[in-house]
Amino acid sequence: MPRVLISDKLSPTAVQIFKDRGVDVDYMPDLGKDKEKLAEIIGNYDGLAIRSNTKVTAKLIEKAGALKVIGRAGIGVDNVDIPAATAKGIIVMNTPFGNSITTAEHAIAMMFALARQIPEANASTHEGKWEKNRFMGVELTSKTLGIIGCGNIGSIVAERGIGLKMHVIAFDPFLSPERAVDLGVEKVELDELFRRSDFITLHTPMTEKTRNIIDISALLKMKKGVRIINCARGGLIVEADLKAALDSGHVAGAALDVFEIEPATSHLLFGHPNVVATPHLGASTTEAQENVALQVAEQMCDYLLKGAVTNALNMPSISADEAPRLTPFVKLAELLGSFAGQLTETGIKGIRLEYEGDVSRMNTRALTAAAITGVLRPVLQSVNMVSAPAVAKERGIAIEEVRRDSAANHEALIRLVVVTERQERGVAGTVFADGKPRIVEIKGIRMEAEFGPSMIYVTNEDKPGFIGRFAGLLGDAGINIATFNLGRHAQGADAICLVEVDGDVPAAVLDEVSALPMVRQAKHLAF
Ligand SMILES: NC(=O)C1=CN([C@@H]2O[C@H](COP(=O)(O)OP(=O)(O)OC[C@H]3O[C@@H](n4cnc5c(N)ncnc54)[C@H](O)[C@@H]3O)[C@@H](O)[C@H]2O)C=CC1
Ligand SMILES: O=C(O)CCC(=O)C(=O)O
Repeated sequence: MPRVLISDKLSPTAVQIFKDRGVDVDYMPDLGKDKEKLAEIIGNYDGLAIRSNTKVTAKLIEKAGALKVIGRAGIGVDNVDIPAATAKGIIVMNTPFGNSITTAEHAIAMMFALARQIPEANASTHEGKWEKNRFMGVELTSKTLGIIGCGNIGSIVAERGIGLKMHVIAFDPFLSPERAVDLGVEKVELDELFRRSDFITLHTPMTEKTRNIIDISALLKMKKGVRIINCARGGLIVEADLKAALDSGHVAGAALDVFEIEPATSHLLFGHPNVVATPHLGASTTEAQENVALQVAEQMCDYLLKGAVTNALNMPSISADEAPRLTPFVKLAELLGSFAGQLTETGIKGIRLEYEGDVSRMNTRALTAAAITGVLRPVLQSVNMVSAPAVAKERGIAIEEVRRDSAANHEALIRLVVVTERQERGVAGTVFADGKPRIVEIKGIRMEAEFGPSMIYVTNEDKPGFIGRFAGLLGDAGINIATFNLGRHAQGADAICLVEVDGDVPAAVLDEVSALPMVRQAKHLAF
């Protein structure tokens, strides 16, 4: 009988479902706070069900010899080291919609609390002070609400904001103009949002792009008297910068549900008269906790008892029969998507998948889902193979599949083309007999390259001297080249260079590469 550990507080519904379905379950709601004890016993379990208190680090995963699945009863998975779990073959699943309404409602409640100073007024009234003149609020009607991250939760906040007669503007690189129109929000750039908003609310995942998205330079671009709400993740705001802006009066108030370090039992913003704080309560309603507990328990049981995969962040939904043949192509599709996604900086209108040769007769639905996941993952941390096609549809990204019986130079080939307002960018790959995915074509230029964890992509003019200067720059920066791959349209024409390097590439080095006279674009890619 599989054994599951629940190490955070979950509704009793989850425990009951595990028991009813014949899974042995240990419920230890405070264990997430005790790293040592958790590390001691994790080796005994096939499944781990968590919320946000348990930090599933690479170190913990090292000790989890039998673990097959981690189930996050909630949305954000920034407390799980997904690459470490993937490397150990552990599936990570979440419940992407179960607490969205509840969290959006909390953001709206925080906005009202700020506008009318309800927590302060409540405390003062309980003290018997009756300070009627002290608490002068502001109306929400006709004010501009700026939403950063207009996904599931941000969209619900937008609908509620519109219902409150606010003018809603949104910054989200993946919000299509059509979706913005459907929602009734005005899609704007980030600086414009900062400049125009009376209230700003954050609803992005925590990624390398969103970390510190509100720092002192962002705060200074905002209107004097702006009010900020954060019910997403603490690290999105530089807390010391926010304190300075609150102290100076530039920011009139901040309502924070999340903090850079949690649990936050002491904090530089605690006690500030213009700060409303809650202890990561965004998802804490009876309804949301029932939803996520039920979903996570059912999903984990389905996987442990039947091998069925739902809402996995690191694993495609594939039946047992087709798995051996399909899996390397799923990996290829996701890597091609990730390659194109990392190179795409403007709104995506469409993604076209061309399946040629053997692969055209496989389960292309799973392959397309993997490819879309790869394209979206750089900005949508929680997207997975199940949700990716729906997310793309919702965002107005047209998905097209083309199948051809044979491939010109390979037995099987996948070509992924991303269509943006400005251009179409295609990348193609295959799987060789060794089972490894390879890139064989970029923007119509033939080449052959393996994917590596850290790569530099350069487009350049095919002129003498480029390779020497490029390699010299990397050498001078102490960056070791692992593989070096070149391709060009024709002598002296457009060329592409794809280099795998050991370790990271500092931005300054990329700037130097970009400044080489024959270089058009240089970008670091991580796989
Ligand atoms: N306080 C709480 O208890 C809860 C917090 N959350 C947090 O809320 C976050 C959002 O959740 P959902 O709306 O369900 O996720 P989602 O994935 O549906 O939406 C996130 C949106 O952020 C956008 N985005 C990504 N990078 C961006 C960037 N650099 N700038 C602007 N927008 C960007 C994406 O395009 C997407 O539309 C979660 O990742 C989680 O961290 C979620 C549930 C409860
Ligand atoms: O489980 C919780 O209380 C936190 C929920 C959350 O932050 C999430 O779902 O991302």
